[in-house]
Amino acid sequence: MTVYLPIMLDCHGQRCVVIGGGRIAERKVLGLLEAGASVTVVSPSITDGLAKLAEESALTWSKRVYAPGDIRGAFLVYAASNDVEVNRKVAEEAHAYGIPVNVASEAERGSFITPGVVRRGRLTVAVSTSGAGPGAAAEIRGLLEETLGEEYGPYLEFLHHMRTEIKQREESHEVRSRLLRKLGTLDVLNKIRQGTFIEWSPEAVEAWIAHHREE
Ligand SMILES: C[C@@]1(CC(=O)O)c2cc3[nH]c(cc4nc(cc5[nH]c(cc(n2)[C@H]1CCC(=O)O)[C@@](C)(CC(=O)O)[C@@H]5CCC(=O)O)C(CC(=O)O)=C4CCC(=O)O)c(CCC(=O)O)c3CC(=O)O
Ligand SMILES: NC(=O)C1=CN([C@@H]2O[C@H](COP(=O)(O)OP(=O)(O)OC[C@H]3O[C@@H](n4cnc5c(N)ncnc54)[C@H](O)[C@@H]3O)[C@@H](O)[C@H]2O)C=CC1
Repeated sequence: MTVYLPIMLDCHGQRCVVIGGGRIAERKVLGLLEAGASVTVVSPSITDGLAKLAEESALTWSKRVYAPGDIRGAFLVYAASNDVEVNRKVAEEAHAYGIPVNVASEAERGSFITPGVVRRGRLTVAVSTSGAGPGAAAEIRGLLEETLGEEYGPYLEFLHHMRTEIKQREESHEVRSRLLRKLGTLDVLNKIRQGTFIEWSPEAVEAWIAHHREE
């Protein structure tokens, strides 16, 4: 069994190439665009959804079959055509260039697989069954979507803001680490859930930091 390493990859502005333009390619492209990647699709035909994105210049469409060299210099590659042989060639080329590649038809020929994803603002939860049951991964993703409410979005905005303020103000490692740990004990998530959370003013942030600095 392959034990995959989960990582969070910054793809912003990176050229990512998707070979194929069907339903599966579209799913991979939407994930890439959400992560801010610069997407090129190589495929003689594409779905209506992808065509709309191409019209809006949200992606680049090379309207032709895959040719060697298409993926040169890419950050990530997705082999998502319905031709197994083509996907194999794409994978071989990517391996030769040392580019990470996802193979939709035969996961084991690629170097990474795509998880199901739940997002709540800055929170990302990724679900993988290591390829054992993609449908099960989708189901588990659905369960998590029911469990993880929208309150995580504003909660993580709050944490991000507070952590940034603390890191900017506090030079001392000891004080910083005390304040950051203290932050984790606040009952903010529940308050947001119950609708009783009131946004902290700059003065309230200042006062909280001053109060807990010397503890
Ligand atoms: C290995 C992997 C490679 C990769 O694509 O990266 C892969 C491979 C294959 N999927 C197949 C089938 C289906 N895949 C889905 C759905 C999803 N598949 C996704 C990922 C992955 N699919 C990777 C492993 C993920 C993991 O488990 O860790 C998700 C999570 C993410 C995404 O695609 O963005 C997304 C859910 C998104 C969501 O809703 O959350 C459904 C259900 C549906 O379409 O609704 C079915 C039909 C039901 C079933 O078969 O279970 C087939 C058979 C194809 C054939 O018939 O030939 C293969 C080929 C093979 O098994 O080798
Ligand atoms: N990973 C996953 O979640 C799943 C993967 N699959 C696999 O993904 C493959 C694609 O599935 P769909 O998108 O539903 O197929 P599809 O038939 O809707 O689309 C295939 C696309 O590949 C393009 N294509 C064909 N030959 C090409 C070439 N030489 N160069 C570039 N593009 C080419 C076609 O123009 C078309 O846009 C399936 O054959 C299956 O093996 C299927 C279901 C789920």
